[in-house]
Amino acid sequence: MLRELTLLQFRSHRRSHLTFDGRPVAIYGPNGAGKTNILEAISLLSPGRGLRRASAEELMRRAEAVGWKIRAETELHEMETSALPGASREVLIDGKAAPQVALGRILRVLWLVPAMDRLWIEGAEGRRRYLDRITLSFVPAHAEAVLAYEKAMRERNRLLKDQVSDQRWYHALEGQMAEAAAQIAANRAEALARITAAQDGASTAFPAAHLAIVNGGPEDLAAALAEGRRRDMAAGRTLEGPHRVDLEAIYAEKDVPAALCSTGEQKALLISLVLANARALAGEPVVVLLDEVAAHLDAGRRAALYDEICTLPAQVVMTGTGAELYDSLGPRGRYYEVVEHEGVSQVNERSAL
Ligand SMILES: Nc1ncnc2c1ncn2[C@@H]1O[C@H](COP(=O)(O)OP(=O)(O)OP(=O)(O)O)[C@@H](O)[C@H]1O
Repeated sequence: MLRELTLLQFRSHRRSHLTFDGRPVAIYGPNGAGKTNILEAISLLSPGRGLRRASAEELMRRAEAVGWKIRAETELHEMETSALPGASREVLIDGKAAPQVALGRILRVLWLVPAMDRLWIEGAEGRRRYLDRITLSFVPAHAEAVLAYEKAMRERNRLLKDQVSDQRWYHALEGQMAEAAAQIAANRAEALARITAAQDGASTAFPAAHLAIVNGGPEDLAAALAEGRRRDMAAGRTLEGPHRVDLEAIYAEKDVPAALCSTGEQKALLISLVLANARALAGEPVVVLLDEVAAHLDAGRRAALYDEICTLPAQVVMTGTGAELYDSLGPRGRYYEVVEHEGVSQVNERSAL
């Protein structure tokens, strides 16, 4: 469980400190105060670029531009991630340099942010990224399989672009890609199966969404890649493989694809999925970040959400503009108010509302 979080020179925060216990944390304050920046800092306690996919440079407080640091403590570990100007992000775990992927073994960070509202209607890339984030939460080693696949694919793409015709060069790379792809497919399938299982029979106010992989790619990727070399050379890149799959969600009760659902229904499906993801990870240290979710729900659904997060086997940290959004959470929650003063976010704990 996350116990302490410190943001140093991170976006609008000069030095902000939050502590956590088992209660859901509700962060409130006006637009632009720096609430989402706190969630973003927590999201960087997992591998990747966090919930805004920002570069290390963008995260640096603009006024000082001295680099940024996030420190966090769980019951068992100290984690630190930081970047100096012009440098990439670094990770320390218990004081020792570690690769980013090691973060995924300490905390499983899940999130739902307003940018995901269009997940089902925009391009497949966002859905693939979402699929891999879900998968990573169940199988931290998924990051290594994806990195291995991408490395081999980049090399193959270079050969294709350079119009290298010696077929022997391709063979070894395609073998490596096929091996990593099999692992990626198995990890993704496991993640979807566990989410489905967590939705079946759960008593929840949010509608079940059944996820399925679309365009899963050929059974024998090595053979398909060997066969597709001429086509891929014309395109200058690899056109088949796990980097091309798509993810579909079906509103189970209505048997309608999420892309055809109303805006409110799509939001409800995403809430349902993030809650199922957290339930399926029971026993692991899970943090769920909900950015501006409460504001889009009517009072009844908001109360239902709070009831669910209070029994979720995960820590929940959420944001919203007004304290009144949390009326039905009451003393079950822990509250932080964020305000901006002369360009700096100030974070203060408030007693139960
Ligand atoms: N690198 C940076 N340096 C300094 N300030 C930054 C940086 N990046 C973002 N900000 C500031 O952070 C603020 C936005 O913070 P954040 O997105 O956390 O707001 P919020 O409280 O979630 O607001 P809303 O309710 O509108 O979503 C803006 O005022 C923005 O100018």
